[in-house]
Amino acid sequence: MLIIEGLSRRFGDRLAVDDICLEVPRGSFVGVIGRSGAGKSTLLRMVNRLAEPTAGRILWEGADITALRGRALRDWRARCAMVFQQFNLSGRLDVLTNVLVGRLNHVPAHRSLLRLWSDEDRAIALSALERLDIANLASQRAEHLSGGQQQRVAIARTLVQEPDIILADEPIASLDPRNTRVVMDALARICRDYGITVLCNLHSLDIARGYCDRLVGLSAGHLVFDGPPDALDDAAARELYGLEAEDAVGPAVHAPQASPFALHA
Ligand SMILES: Nc1ncnc2c1ncn2[C@@H]1O[C@H](COP(=O)(O)OP(=O)(O)OP(=O)(O)O)[C@@H](O)[C@H]1O
Repeated sequence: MLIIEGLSRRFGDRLAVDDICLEVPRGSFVGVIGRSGAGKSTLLRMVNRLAEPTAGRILWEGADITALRGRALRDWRARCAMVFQQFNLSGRLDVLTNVLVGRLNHVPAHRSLLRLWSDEDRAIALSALERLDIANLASQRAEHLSGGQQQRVAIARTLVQEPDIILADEPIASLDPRNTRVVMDALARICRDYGITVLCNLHSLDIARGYCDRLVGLSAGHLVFDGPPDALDDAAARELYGLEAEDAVGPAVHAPQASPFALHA
C-alpha cells in the first residue's frame, strides 16, 4: 500500500502540490489527471524523491519513504521506477544494453561500470523485451526505433528493475494513437500480471478513463477528484479542466476486450 499523507511542494510562493492525501492499494492502475500545471509531475516526482516534499509523508508498506537517505534512497528509487515522456534511452546503445541499465541496482558496481553483464541479467533483459513483444529489436540501436518501440524499451528497462511501483509521467504524450494503445496496453498488462502499482500522469481523459481503474484529479495542486472512471461526470470534469472540459471529455478509449494485452510491433 502506498500512503500519501498531507503531501505539499512549494516553489517560491506557488504551491505546486497542496496537502494531498491518498491511499493506493498494491496493484492499482491509477491515472493522475488534470490540466497543465496542475501538479501531476511534481506529485509523481515526490513519490520517488526526485522532488523533495515541503511537507507531508509518503509511506510504502509502512516504511517512511520521505525519511530515506543514501543507499536506502537509491534502493527505493530502483523499486519505484519512472517512465518519462521522452523515453530517456541512450540512442547510440543497443536495445538490450539500454534494458540492462535497469539492472544496475542488482549488480556490483565494478561489473556494471565495465558492462560485464551476467548471462542471467541478459536472460532477464531479453525476457522483459519478449514480454513487450520487441525481443527481435534487441541488437538494434535505440535511436533507430519508432517512438512507440522506444517507450516499450523504456518500460522493459523499468521491468528489469523488479519495481514495486511504476511512475509513468505522460508516457504517451509524444506518441500517435496506435502507439498510444500499444504502450497503455503494456502498462495495463504489467500492472495486472505482476501486481505492480502503476501511477500514470495523463493529459487525455479518454485514455485515462479507458485504462485506469481509479482516477485522481488535480487542479492547482489540490486533489479535486478521486474515484473510479465512471464517477467522473461532466461536472467533475469541468471542475478539473474548466473551459477545456469540452475538449477533454469524450468517449472513453477502452483497452481492447477480446485480446486486451495483445502487443504488436
Ligand atoms: N522546478 C520547478 N521550479 C519552479 N516551479 C515549478 C518547478 N516544477 C514545477 N513547477 C511549477 O509547479 C506547478 C506544477 O507543475 P507540474 O509540472 O507538476 O504540473 P503538471 O500537472 O505535471 O503539468 P504538465 O501537464 O504541463 O506537465 C506549475 O505551476 C509549475 O510551473
